[in-house]
Amino acid sequence: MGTGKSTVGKKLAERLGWQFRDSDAVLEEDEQTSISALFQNHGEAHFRALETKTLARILTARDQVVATGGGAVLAETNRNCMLQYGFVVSLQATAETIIQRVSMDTNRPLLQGNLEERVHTLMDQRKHAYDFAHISIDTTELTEDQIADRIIQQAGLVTERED
Ligand SMILES: Nc1ncnc2c1ncn2[C@@H]1O[C@H](COP(=O)(O)OP(=O)(O)O)[C@@H](O)[C@H]1O
Ligand SMILES: O=C(O)C1=C[C@@H](OP(=O)(O)O)[C@@H](O)[C@H](O)C1
Ligand SMILES: [Mg+2]
Repeated sequence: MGTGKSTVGKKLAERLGWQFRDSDAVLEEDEQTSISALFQNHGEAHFRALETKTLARILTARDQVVATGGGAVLAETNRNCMLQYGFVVSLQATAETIIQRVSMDTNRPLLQGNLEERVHTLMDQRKHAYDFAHISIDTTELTEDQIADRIIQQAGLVTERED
């Protein structure tokens, strides 16, 4: 959460001329509700089941950038699916940076209550959850464009001509 998956993913897709899909947005569209309403009305387990179904459906397409929610990696099925169909990029940031980036957005259900405490707890619980990714980028000191550049470079991707 707050490492820039959704914003950088969109930017990266534009640079590549690929489709962009955010699994949270796809899920919200399919269910005609918001992530926070899903958590509130049906609980996290229900959201996770829908998240797995959504990822299995969208990850098979080619020439696309998919931003997942930060907790998608907790399920082995999701990790396997991501590795099978994609080049997996983990975006990281310090707790302080994440807190600063998400502080204006009160809609993230797992960050309700004491924000500082929640971010530290989740980061602690998920310390090694992203180790499976092909590459990992610390976004703390980078702009969204610099992050997209690094992904393009490290994944050996070719951008669309800009002339
Ligand atoms: N590299 C960055 N530098 C500064 N702000 C950023 C950066 N990446 C993302 N943000 C901002 O942080 C917030 C959370 O980004 P978002 O893409 O929603 O993260 P995620 O999808 O990983 O939760 C947004 O307001 C976004 O504009
Ligand atoms: O980390 C998580 O468990 C979650 C992250 C969110 O996505 P972002 O990482 O895009 O904020 C969203 O999927 C949901 O609120 C749960
Ligand atoms: Mg997101």
